[in-house]
Parts: sequence; structure tokens; C-alpha cells
Amino acid sequence: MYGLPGRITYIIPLEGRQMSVNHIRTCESVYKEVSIGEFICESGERLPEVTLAYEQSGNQNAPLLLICHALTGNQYTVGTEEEPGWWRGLFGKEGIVPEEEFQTVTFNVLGGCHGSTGPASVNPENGEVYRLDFPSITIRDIVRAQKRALEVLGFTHIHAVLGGSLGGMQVYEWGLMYPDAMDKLFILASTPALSDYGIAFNHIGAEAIKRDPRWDNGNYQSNEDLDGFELARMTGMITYRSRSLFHQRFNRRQNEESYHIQSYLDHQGKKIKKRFDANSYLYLLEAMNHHDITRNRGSMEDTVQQYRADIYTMSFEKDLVYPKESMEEFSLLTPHAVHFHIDTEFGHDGFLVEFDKWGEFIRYHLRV
Ligand SMILES: CC(=O)SCCNC(=O)CCNC(=O)[C@H](O)C(C)(C)COP(=O)(O)OP(=O)(O)OC[C@H]1O[C@@H](n2cnc3c(N)ncnc32)[C@H](O)[C@@H]1OP(=O)(O)O
Ligand SMILES: N[C@@H](CCO)C(=O)O
Repeated sequence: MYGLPGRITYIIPLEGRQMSVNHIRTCESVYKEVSIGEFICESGERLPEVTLAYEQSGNQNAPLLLICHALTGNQYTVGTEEEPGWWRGLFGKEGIVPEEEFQTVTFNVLGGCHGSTGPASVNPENGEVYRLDFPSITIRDIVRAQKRALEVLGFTHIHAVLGGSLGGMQVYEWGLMYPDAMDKLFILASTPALSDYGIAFNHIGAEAIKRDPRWDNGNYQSNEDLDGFELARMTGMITYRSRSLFHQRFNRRQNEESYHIQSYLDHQGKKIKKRFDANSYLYLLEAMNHHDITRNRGSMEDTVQQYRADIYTMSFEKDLVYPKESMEEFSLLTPHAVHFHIDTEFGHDGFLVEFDKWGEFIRYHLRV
């Protein structure tokens, strides 16, 4: 378990649904829901009944990989040939990690909007949609809900927990909250605490939504009405990609109506409204803002000593919000941690694309 080569930074050369609550897909992967009953959040607020929607894929007799999704992600990690999941290519048929060697489970996060209990769910105690009556949630709440769900499903040990961005925040917490529950942690494009710079971008996104009169204090009739949600996504997209990628793709090209970068951002803004709930987005931004592994645990030096699993951190060149330096610093402080940096034009979204650049690293370290 502790056979890592030490504190090493690897650098390799340079060289891509519709929202529906309680929607279950049946296909090569299995899509189900698991009920974990009453849940008391870190805030002390109570949810009378929590359900998590999940995808289970791969060889169900093989070691478990728990996958944690990012902000606007979902449980569809592998998906189907017709509707590929966000990490298909890394996992699934013809994935870099052979599907017969592992099984993957991905939960839609607590507070999410793809089948798990969230602000768009109905409170069973009064029959009303929660909206802003949903309690504040933290990354630790999200992780504790997943742990209870795995127990209900009968899993006793996790081979590895993997995730990027908000998913990576969950991985950091999994290793501290349940240090003996897994052998390995893979943290991609995520820092031990969200930086002020990250909180700043989240603030602009949240304010864009809240200042839209049609948001109506969370009581909007439809995402489609929310111009502010479009602006939030546009702002987010700028941090997820890089200046050079935009230059390569758009290079000031234009048609009669707009520059291509403008129509691209407009497209991304319209698209988010079709696949994600705005209140859920706000709750998850707050959970990200509060992410800090040292919270109530002491210094960073003391906190990282509590990890027991082997840790693999992975940063992506040009990631504005989750830079290499912060991830590398964590890795240098932490026992049994290895850092891997990926050269990419994608910036932060590098963890969702170009699997050929970094998938082999994950496959190798899952196996050893
Ligand atoms: C880990 C997680 O959980 S996150 C979950 C994964 N996220 C998602 O699935 C949703 C978010 N999607 C993404 O982030 C991206 O699609 C990625 C990272 C998966 C892939 O990125 P890319 O391949 O670079 O595609 P990108 O999303 O930038 O652009 C493609 C879209 O922009 C459109 N587009 C491109 N140029 C223009 C333009 N000039 N004007 C208007 N639209 C444009 C394309 O038509 C395409 O539209 P479509 O998605 O509706 O088919
Ligand atoms: N593309 C990612 C970025 C956040 O990590 C998402 O939309 O969730």
C-alpha cells in the first residue's frame, strides 16, 4: 500500500442531457437509486429522506473505483455508446482502464439535479419542492452521504476514489474522513482549499443568477427564463479553458452577427439551462467555496498526516483556478503522495479530455 517512489513530480511533454430529477437510464451500465434515509447536514439542518442516484459499470466482481463528478457533472461517467459519459474513454468499453479489471460506481452528488436529493426535489414532509429551503451542504456532507450509500449497497472496501475539480475536493475529503476505507486517491485539477481567486469567480457566477429578477429568490418557473444562469456559465467557461485554446479555436473569426468566441459562449450559456438546475448550481458553488481540508482539523501539516491511502495528484497546465503549484505543494507535504503535471492547452477542463495524455498514468497506478 505504501510502495510509492517518493515525492516526485512527473512532467510530460505537450503534444470534450437534459436535467431530469429521478431519471434512470437502463443500458450497458446499471442506473439505480439508493435511499440512505434521514440525513443531518454539517450545518445541523435535517433532510428527512435522502436518495442518491448512481451509475454502476464494469466488472461487478472486481475492485471498486468510486468516481466523484465535477460541478455540472453527473453520475453518467461511462454512459452508453449513444450517450457517452464524461469519462468514457478512460473507463468503459475500449477505455484505457480495462472494464473487466474494475467496477466503477458514481453517485450524483447530494444537492445535485440528476436524480439525487437536491433543491429541485420534493420535501416528503410537506410535498413542496425544497428550492432555497434545502439546507446548506458541504463537501463533507456530500462524501458522508456517499459513504452511507456504499454501506447500504454492501460495499466494504474501495480500491480507489477518483475525481476532478469539485470531484477532486470530494476525494481530498474521502481520504481524511475515512482514511482506511480505500487504498488509493486520485485527485485531478483540484486544490486542498478553494482559493480566493476561485471564490471570486464563483461569486460572479452566483451573483449573476441571484440578480436576475426572474430567479425570484429561487422560485423561478424554469431555468430557461434565467439569463443570469447563462452569464454564470459563460464566466465559468473562461476559467475552465485557456487564452491559447480560445486563440487556436477562434482567432478573432467572426460572422455578420458576432465573433465566434461570443457565439461559443452564448451557446454554452444556453446549453447549461437545459441540463442543470440553477438552484443546485448555487448550492454546489457554496459547497466549493467552503472547501478547505484544514477546516476544524488544525494546520495543513497536521491535517495531511491523517491520510493513509496512496495519493496521486494531477494538475493541468493553464488551469487558472487550480494551479500546479498548489497541488504540488500539497503533494510534497503529504506522505505517500505523487504529483503528475499535464501539459495541455485545455487548462482546467484538461481532466475531461485528452485521456491519452494521462489515462495510462491512472491505469498503471490503479494496478500497482
Ligand atoms: C467531470 C464532470 O463531471 S464535468 C461533466 C462533463 N461536462 C459535461 O459533460 C458538460 C460540459 N462539457 C464540457 O465541459 C465539454 O463539452 C468537454 C470538456 C466535455 C469537451 O469540450 P470540447 O470538446 O472542447 O467541446 P466544447 O464543449 O468546448 O464545445 C463544443 C460545443 O460548442 C459549440 N460551438 C463551437 N464553436 C462554436 C461557435 N463558434 N459558436 C457557437 N457554438 C459553437 C459546438 O457546436 C458544440 O456544441 P454542442 O456541445 O451543443 O454539440
Ligand atoms: N467542465 C466542468 C468544469 C468544472 O470542473 C464542469 O462543467 O463541471
